[in-house]
Amino acid sequence: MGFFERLKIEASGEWRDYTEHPFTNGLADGSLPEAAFRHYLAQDYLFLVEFARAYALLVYKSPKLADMREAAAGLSAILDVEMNLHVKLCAGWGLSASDLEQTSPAVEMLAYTRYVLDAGMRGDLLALKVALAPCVIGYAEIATRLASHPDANAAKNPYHFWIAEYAGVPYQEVATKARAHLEHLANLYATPAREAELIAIFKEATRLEADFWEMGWRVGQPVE
Ligand SMILES: Cc1ncc(CO)c(N)n1
Repeated sequence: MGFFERLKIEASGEWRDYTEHPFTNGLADGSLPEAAFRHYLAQDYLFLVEFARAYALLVYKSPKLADMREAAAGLSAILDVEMNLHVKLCAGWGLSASDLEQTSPAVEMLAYTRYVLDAGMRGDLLALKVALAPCVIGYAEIATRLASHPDANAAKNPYHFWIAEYAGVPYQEVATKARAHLEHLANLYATPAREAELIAIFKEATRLEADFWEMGWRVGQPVE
């Protein structure tokens, strides 16, 4: 079994809470309240800026030039591809670049991005890759599941562009590459003595991803 599969099994409860969060099901059938999505989208812009910073840290943490090139390609993919798509998507929802820049950071966004950056600063390249795995590989897995929902591509589903972006070939390729690089690093550096540390990082990052959905989800729920 691959390293990523093992991590998912060790964190199966957290993984399920993240990948099957009600927010994701609301995207698939289009029932997610618009306010929930808009809140999520603005925070996700701030997330992507910090995510790019984490990729810059991957460059710094790379022991070998080949790892550095891989990380630098990931950084460009975020800055030049995912970020542009995100800004376009936001524009479609009436959120301009300056609206996004003026959004104040939510604690869930801060908690998650600070956790990933801290795991990378105190740890090595593998620790940082493990902290990033739920984001990169998780979104690819979630979007693939959502895309198979009968309502996912319906013109009336307001979230079909979002699903198509993450289920589409360019993003899936980024995730496949990230996963292969993670397996390569695990073969080199995941000694049995480090297993508990790496599992703990994966579980925590996965839990914080679920909290990120929950942050958006709460905004769409009626006040009791
Ligand atoms: C919170 C979050 N996790 C992962 C991704 C995928 O890049 C994203 N855009 N946002």
